Amino acid sequence: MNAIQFDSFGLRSFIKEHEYEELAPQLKVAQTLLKEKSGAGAAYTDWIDWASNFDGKCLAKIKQLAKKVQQQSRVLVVIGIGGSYLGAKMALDFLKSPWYNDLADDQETKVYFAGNQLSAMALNQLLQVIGDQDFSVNVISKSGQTTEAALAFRFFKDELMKRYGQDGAAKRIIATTDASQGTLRQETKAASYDNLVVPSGIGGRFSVLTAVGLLPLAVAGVAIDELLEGAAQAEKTYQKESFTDNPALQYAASRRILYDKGYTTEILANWEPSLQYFSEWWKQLMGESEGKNRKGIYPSSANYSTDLHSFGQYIQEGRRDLFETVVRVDQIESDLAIPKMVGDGDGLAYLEEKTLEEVNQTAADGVALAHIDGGVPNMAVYVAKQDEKSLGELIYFFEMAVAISGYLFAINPFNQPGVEAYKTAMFALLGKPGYEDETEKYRARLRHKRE
Ligand SMILES: O=P(O)(O)OC[C@H]1O[C@H](O)[C@H](O)[C@@H](O)[C@@H]1O
Repeated sequence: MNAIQFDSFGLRSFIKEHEYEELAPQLKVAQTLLKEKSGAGAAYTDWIDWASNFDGKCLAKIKQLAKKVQQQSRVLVVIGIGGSYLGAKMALDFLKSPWYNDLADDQETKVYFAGNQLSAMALNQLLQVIGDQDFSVNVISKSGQTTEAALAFRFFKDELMKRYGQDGAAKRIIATTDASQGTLRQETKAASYDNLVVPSGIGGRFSVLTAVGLLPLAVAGVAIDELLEGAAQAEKTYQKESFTDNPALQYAASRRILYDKGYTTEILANWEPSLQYFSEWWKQLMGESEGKNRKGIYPSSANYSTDLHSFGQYIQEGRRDLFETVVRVDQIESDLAIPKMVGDGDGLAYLEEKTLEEVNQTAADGVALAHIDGGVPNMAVYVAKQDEKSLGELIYFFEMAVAISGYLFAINPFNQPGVEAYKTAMFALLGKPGYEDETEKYRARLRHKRE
């Protein structure tokens, strides 16, 4: 049984049946390119059958290292950015809680994330939060040379060395990186760090179900076997050729038809704060995969009902180039009966027979209808519950959909050439060796910036 259901009820007034039929031949081509590994970027499609073929030795090593961290430290600092950060963060929030670290008892190891920006203040504050608690570090970088991660690693390595000496520090570091390339792999070999491999055939944003996401999650006590099992089962559903039996195809096709009608921004919405980072993970997945050659749907997100009191006005009545995909959870872990009171001083007596979750679900239904009436096409992805199997399936659903979507756009969904532009400018301005020719040009452009 599938843990997720795709509901396109809110598209009825925006897409006609024949439009799906007209897109069918292109969908077939996209599926074939993926299946036969003959499309652009095919070298990065190992995620397609990854979970069902997961290497038992690698799984055992992840569990063994997780145990070592749990025994050694009260805190694990996970250093990484983009695909080397967002998957573990979203899964931790989704499966445990955004308050996981506050709720952790003495037996549990807290998990903090670093190296996902360049803020000195944030780094200082994290060091303050860690205080004198014992900590280990999992530095994650596929390329092994991303500036944000490498710099944060330097700070935490320095702190580890001060506390535990050079050898003691090395015993508290786990490096997750490419098997042979990059400076992090070289350092790992030289210093004999414990290490795990980021598979070369899986890009960062598709890597949550590799050692990249699995080690931090195992340290937090997540059942990583079940996460993989959910994704392995999902392979069967979302690789199906039949449009009616494959919701990932339906979602990909709907997005594409909407885009052609001028709906160029997608809002991934949720009704649970523990799904906020799911949207952040999804934004990288969609944005880096589709946004190239001056094409692609702009990925944005909304957290309800919070944002209804913020930019909800825009969604209801602003420019009509938006569509909405709402991730909804069918069965939440803990509901609350609304407290009964004498009288009706706060005007809420009419809700006394309901639970808070019923109010939340009803609000979600109401908002969907209001947005449809306001001209915002609406899709929903219902998740059975926030458990490992469901999340494994949800991850695979979106990965498959964006891969299909990329081929519908006739772009390579698995590269990200545009990300280099900011790096070139930053490295030139910082005076990195090798960028000498560019340094003066960039500095000259900034000279009059504040005049
Ligand atoms: O894992 P890393 O090599 O450090 O890369 C981290 C991230 O940064 C890059 O700039 C890419 O655009 C992302 O796709 C990647 O996930």
